[in-house]
Amino acid sequence: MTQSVGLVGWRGMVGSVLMQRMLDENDFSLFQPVFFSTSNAGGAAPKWAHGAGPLQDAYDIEVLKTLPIIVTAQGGDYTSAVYPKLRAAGWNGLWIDAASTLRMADHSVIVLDPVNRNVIDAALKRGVKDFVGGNCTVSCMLMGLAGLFRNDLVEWMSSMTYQAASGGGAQHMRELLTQFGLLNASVKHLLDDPASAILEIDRGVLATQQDSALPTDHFGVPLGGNLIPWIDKDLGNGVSREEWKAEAETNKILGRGEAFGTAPVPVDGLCVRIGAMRCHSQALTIKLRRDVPLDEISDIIAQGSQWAKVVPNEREATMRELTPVAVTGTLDIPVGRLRKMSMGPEYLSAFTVGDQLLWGAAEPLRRMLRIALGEL
Ligand SMILES: NC(=O)C1=CN([C@@H]2O[C@H](COP(=O)(O)OP(=O)(O)OC[C@H]3O[C@@H](n4cnc5c(N)ncnc54)[C@H](OP(=O)(O)O)[C@@H]3O)[C@@H](O)[C@H]2O)C=CC1
Ligand SMILES: N[C@@H](CC(=O)OP(=O)(O)O)C(=O)O
Repeated sequence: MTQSVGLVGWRGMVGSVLMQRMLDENDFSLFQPVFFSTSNAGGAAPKWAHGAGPLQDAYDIEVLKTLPIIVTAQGGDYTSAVYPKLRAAGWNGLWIDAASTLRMADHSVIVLDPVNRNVIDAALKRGVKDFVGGNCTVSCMLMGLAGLFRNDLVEWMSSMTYQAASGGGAQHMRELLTQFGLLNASVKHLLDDPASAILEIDRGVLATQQDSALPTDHFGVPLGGNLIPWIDKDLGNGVSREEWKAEAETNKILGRGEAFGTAPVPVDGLCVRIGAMRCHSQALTIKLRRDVPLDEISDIIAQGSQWAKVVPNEREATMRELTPVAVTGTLDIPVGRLRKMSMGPEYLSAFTVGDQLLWGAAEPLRRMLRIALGEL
């Protein structure tokens, strides 16, 4: 008999990408889905889920308790509200979650199986029940650089990120596009006139960006034609929470650091929001433990996972293959701009791009469910 799996958050942005991937990979043939809702209990299950019963109340602990596995992309508030009650009620099932709430808990594992299948398998063996997807920037970076970490070549790393609007959620993507539209409209008459002065266009755009009527409810300031060098909470020590995650989560995913009795790999940098739609990019400075020739480094990265793709460090290839537009909607993680830096032969420069809704959010959860079902 196929197991039942509870699905919470399936119609949100991450949840929709997750459902699409599950459909693409025929995952629904492996389990009986039970769909939940926080807003529409009793409503109809999604049309494509043939034979699924009505939506269950996502806050009903008694119903949730009946499921051996729950997958949630509903968000951190939901996890905070429901997870403790469910465990307190004696539920002993597997909790697979996209939210950051439980990521650093002692009882959880951050899942990214092409990188840390050994950590996941060991955890399952010792009875760990909580499996959480990693931060999108961290997961995409590790999917690109898995080979370097597996060969223990990274002494430390600095990452400068270029994070897409989707990291904030669907409303943030809409706001960005609305801003772009308004900026364009405000100078359209000048753009249409080839003889108009570019500085007049520039002044017009700036006036619109600085106009309090421009919608900025979600980002707080304009993102269209701008950037925001702060993501997530202010930790009060000059570090943003997004920046803090880089070292904390990278090491936990790799099974390194104090909790594992080893020295952590230092990872630090600046996280910046830019006006891309759903791909996070990062410029990396990597201090290698030793001088490794560049062709060997390329091979190690390319062999790190089937999704890591080395892009030749040439202008044409870079412009064609190493951009958010080229990567969006694919599972590929291109790694390019590979070269030794002027600081010395152990200093490696790299640039990588990943779809933050795929490897950054949905894909690790989908694969964790397959692992739990014994199908991966
Ligand atoms: N956004 C991202 O890039 C990443 C997000 N995550 C995590 O995933 C979680 C979910 O994020 P995200 O998918 O962006 O959240 P969304 O806001 O898109 O969806 C969350 C929930 O909002 C409800 N909802 C209300 N109105 C709508 C609507 N019009 N359309 C769809 N859903 C609606 C749905 O719940 P219901 O059906 O019950 O009403 C849905 O499950 C968060 O915890 C986040 O931390 C993790 C990695 C990356
Ligand atoms: N904070 C990420 C998105 C995200 O949801 O991250 P996390 O899952 O670590 O909260 C971003 O804004 O790009």
